[in-house]
Amino acid sequence: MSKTIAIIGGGNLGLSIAEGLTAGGFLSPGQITITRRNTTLLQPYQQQGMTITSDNAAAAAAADVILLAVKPFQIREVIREIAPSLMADKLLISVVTGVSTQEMRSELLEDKIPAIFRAMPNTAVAIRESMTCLSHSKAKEDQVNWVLELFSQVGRVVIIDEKLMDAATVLGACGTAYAMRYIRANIQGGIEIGFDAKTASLIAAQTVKGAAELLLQKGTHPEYEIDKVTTPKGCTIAGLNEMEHQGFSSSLIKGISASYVKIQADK
Ligand SMILES: NC(=O)C1=CN([C@@H]2O[C@H](COP(=O)(O)OP(=O)(O)OC[C@H]3O[C@@H](n4cnc5c(N)ncnc54)[C@H](O)[C@@H]3O)[C@@H](O)[C@H]2O)C=CC1
Ligand SMILES: O=C(O)[C@@H]1CCC=N1
Repeated sequence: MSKTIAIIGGGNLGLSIAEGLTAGGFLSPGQITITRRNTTLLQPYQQQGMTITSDNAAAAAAADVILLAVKPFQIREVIREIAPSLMADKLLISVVTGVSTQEMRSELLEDKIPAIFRAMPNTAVAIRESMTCLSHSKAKEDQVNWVLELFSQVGRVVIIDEKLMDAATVLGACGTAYAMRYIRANIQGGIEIGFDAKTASLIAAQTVKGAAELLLQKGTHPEYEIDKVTTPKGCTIAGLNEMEHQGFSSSLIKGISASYVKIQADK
């Protein structure tokens, strides 16, 4: 069934999702409304046929699906603004970090509570290669299927329990930044052993992409793939062991835990 969607908060993530949905043909530009307080920056999207407005309540009233993509400190004000426009048969999807379904529900009017989804994509949504973790509350099967279909337009999707949503934020969304640091360190090392920056960047990024694809396409365990690279007494195991002596895996695990603790502390 074809639905209209209002993206409340046309920033990095909101605009990337709008682009991904139209690029894949899942929605036509005419089915999408994007809001932002200053709509000047949304002009290119209007030229593509999307509706742009600063009126959140009107956008929410006119749409079947409302996707909240504002910063965490802005969500309560926005929910209060759109609450009268919601209906029980609409879908509310939030990509906002750290704000629970329960908190959203408490801002809504008792007789107008829609099915609520939380989604945690990452910035690779811009090239339709996101990993999106999804949870839902009181949604019907056809609504779940529609939202699954929506996020599969911009990458891979997995349904998780809402209590894992903070963990999903760390592993799936912050994870993009961790991966970038890993690649950057490879580039720095690559330059030290002789490559120019451009060549080192290409080699580092494509090597990481290939390694990830091996796991995704073959479903193997990383250590199984590592065994294939490590010749006894060879250079790979020498490098890997030195990395571990320096705390490589431990530093990543501690970093992931620190991000998680920070989300909990900010609540
Ligand atoms: N950047 C990331 O990797 C990820 C971010 N998130 C979450 O997604 C949300 C959005 O993140 P970004 O797109 O990076 O932020 P952003 O700051 O780029 O976008 C937020 C947009 O909302 C607009 N806005 C603010 N108040 C508004 C209002 N009252 N009405 C309409 N629009 C309003 C802002 O002008 C801005 O364009 C955040 O809650 C973030 O935690 C989730 C997953 C990944
Ligand atoms: O660091 C942050 O606040 C957000 C959460 C997910 C990605 N970035």
